[in-house]
Formats: sequence, C-alpha cells, structure tokens
Amino acid sequence: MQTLTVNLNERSYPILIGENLLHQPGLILPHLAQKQVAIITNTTVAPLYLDTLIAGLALNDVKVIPIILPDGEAYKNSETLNLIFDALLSNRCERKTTLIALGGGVIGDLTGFAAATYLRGVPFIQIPTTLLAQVDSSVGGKTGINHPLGKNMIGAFYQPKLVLADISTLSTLPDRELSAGLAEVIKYGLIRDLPFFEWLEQNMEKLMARDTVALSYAIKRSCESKAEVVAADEHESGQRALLNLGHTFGHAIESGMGYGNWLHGEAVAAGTMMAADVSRRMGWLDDKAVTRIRSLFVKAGLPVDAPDLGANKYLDLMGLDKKVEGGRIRFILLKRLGEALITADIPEQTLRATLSETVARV
Ligand SMILES: NC(=O)c1ccc[n+]([C@@H]2O[C@H](COP(=O)([O-])OP(=O)(O)OC[C@H]3O[C@@H](n4cnc5c(N)ncnc54)[C@H](O)[C@@H]3O)[C@@H](O)[C@H]2O)c1
Ligand SMILES: O=C(O)C(=O)C[C@@H](O)[C@H](O)[C@H](O)COP(=O)(O)O
Ligand SMILES: [Zn+2]
Repeated sequence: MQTLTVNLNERSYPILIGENLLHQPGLILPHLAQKQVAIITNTTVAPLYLDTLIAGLALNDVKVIPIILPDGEAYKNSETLNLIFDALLSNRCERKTTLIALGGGVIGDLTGFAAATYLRGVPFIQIPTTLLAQVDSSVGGKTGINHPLGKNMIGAFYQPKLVLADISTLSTLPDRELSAGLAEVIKYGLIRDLPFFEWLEQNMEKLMARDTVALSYAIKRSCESKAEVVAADEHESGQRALLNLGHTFGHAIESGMGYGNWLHGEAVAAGTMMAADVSRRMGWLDDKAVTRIRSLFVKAGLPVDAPDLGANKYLDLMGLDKKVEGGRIRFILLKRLGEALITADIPEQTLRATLSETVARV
C-alpha cells in the first residue's frame, strides 16, 4: 500500500492506494468521529462491494446505515441530494456520523456536498471505485451537483478525512469507464508533467490491459499531482484552474448532449482536443504535438471529435462556466506539451473556427 498526503494544515488527509483495501476496516476506523457511519453508494456498486465494507465495519462494532441511490450522471442533482438528507434525518444521523462515499465521481461529489451541508457539516470519507474517481474526483474537496443549465453549478469546497483507493475494485469496471478515467490521467501529463505524458505514450497498452503495476503507478502519479495543486491553491484562485483543461468545452458537451450521454472523461477528451486546436491556432502547439495528444486519447479508447452542437450553442453553454469573469470565458490552453495556461484573450473568430471545424459531422 502507498500513502500520500494532501497537505492542508489541520485539514490534511491521507490517500491510501493499494489492493484489497476494502477488506481492511482497520484503515478506516481511526478516521471515524464515532462508531456510526452512513455509506452512500448506488444500485450498481452496492451488489459488488457494499457487503464487504459493511461486514468489516460491523465486526468492529460500527453501526452502518446504507443509502443506495439510483446510478448515473443524470441523478447528480438536487432530488438525489434530498434522498440522502431524507435517509440521514430519518436515521437520526448526528454531527459525528461519518458519511462514506462508495462509488465513482457521481457518488463522491453528491456525498461530499451532502457532508458539507448536512447539519452544516459532518465528516466524510471517499472510497472511490472508478479509475476516474481514484485519480481525480475523490481528491481535493470539490463537491456538488449539476443544474439543468450547467455542470457542477451548485457545490462547496469540502475536504474528506480520508481517501481509500482500492485498486482491486477496478477489476469490475466496464472498459468504457476505464477509458473515461484515463482522460483525467492524461490531463496531468498535459498540464504539468511531460515525463508522465511520455510514460503514458509508452505504457497505454498496459493500462488498457489493466496491468496492476502500471495502473498503480498512474494512480499514484495522478494523485501526487492533484495533491500538490490542491495544497497550493485549495479554492481555485490560481493554478488549480489548470486542472480544468478540456472542461470548459467538455462540460458544454455533457450538458448540451444531456447528462450521461457522454461520460465526463469522454467529454474531457474531446474538449481537450478542442483546447489543443485553439492552442495550435494561437501558435503555441505545432501539428506534431496535436497529433501526439490525439493519438494518446485514441489509444486510450476515447473520442477525439466533439459533437456538432453549433458554435453559438457552445458559446452559450460555455458562458455559464465557473471560470467566467466579467462575462469573459477564461480558457485553459496548452503553451506546450506539459505546460498549461489560463487566458481570456482568444479572438472570437479563432474560437468559432475551432468550434465549427473540429467537430464530428453526423
Ligand atoms: N470533484 C472533482 O474534483 C471531480 C473530478 C472529476 C470528475 N468529477 C465528477 O465525477 C463524475 C464522473 O465520475 P465517474 O467517471 O467515476 O462516473 P460515475 O460515478 O458515474 O461511475 C461510472 C459508472 O461506473 C459504475 N461503477 C463504479 N464503480 C464501479 C466498479 N468498481 N465496478 C463496476 N462499476 C462501477 C458506476 O455505478 C457508474 O455506472 C462526474 O460527475 C464529474 O463531474 C468530479
Ligand atoms: O479538482 C479540480 O479542480 C478539477 O477541476 C478537476 C476536474 O477534473 C473536475 O471535473 C471538476 O469537478 C471540475 O470542476 P468545475 O469547477 O469545473 O466544476
Ligand atoms: Zn474532470
């Protein structure tokens, strides 16, 4: 098992990465405020992993309240959040009840937001079971829900007490979801870690074959990167925004196509290709660099052509991005492979050219 730390002074917490961690309740017990937890999960993950987690905790006299939600991005909303509050209240959960998120990023974001707001704040633990959640969403404390008009528009920064990433759970993850997680892994290479991008170019086949050693390294390196960025800029007043590469376009794809039709990681991959195209038009990336990015996404089984929503619709949807300042959209672009920047100074013509020329015609 590997242990990393997210350094946030009195709110610092460990990220534990390893195999069969769900079978080790001793890793969780020291992080509970009292021996009562609510495990929040969904109809897909519950039959796979809930019993194991409950059994270990119950053996240690922990009272467990399971809360099983419907599965899917379309349920990351206020109605589902209310289901969590209903269950917490009807079970008389207290300020020292710890919420445990068992699942992917949807469960993690919902649970984190419920924890941030229930009784004005209760402790929570992330047990991510998708690659995407293990490399990104479980770390850093961005929690929240979608609004019909935009992704993650309602939420809070609220850090977990512990992240427990059990790599063994990835054995049941569908291939499409594994690929979606790889989009965020590739992101770290692109924005701040050229050697990692090159490692990914060399090792993508192993990752796609779920080689445990390669997966462990990719998860560890991604979490190290995210932990460093979050420790330096927890509330996204500066460099944390770089973690949003591909997301301004990607979130427009997700909401524009209807939540759940494009997976988050798929939208991030196609959105990153749009960001790379703008970066090329600005003279920062050459054709060879854009081709390398495209090839890596393709090797990872990800889409590289965004849907043709029309430039006006893209601009409209992106106008609700959280990075908008003074009505101007701020984009995360690539200065070169391994280095990102944030800028609002993109000529509208350039943006429109990307939005209409890089999309897949249907
Ligand atoms: N908070 C953050 O910093 C952050 C970062 C990135 C993404 N996100 C959010 O995370 C969400 C995407 O997360 P995701 O990709 O994990 O999607 P997800 O939570 O929808 O999970 C993907 C699918 O895999 C299933 N699943 C989960 N674990 C499984 C397992 N071990 N075996 C089999 N099936 C399993 C889920 O039930 C679901 O059907 C989006 O809402 C995105 O906005 C948040
Ligand atoms: O942790 C961050 O910061 C990120 O931006 C990580 C992203 O991968 C993630 O999708 C995040 O939820 C997007 O944040 P948002 O503020 O654009 O909703
Ligand atoms: Zn993301």
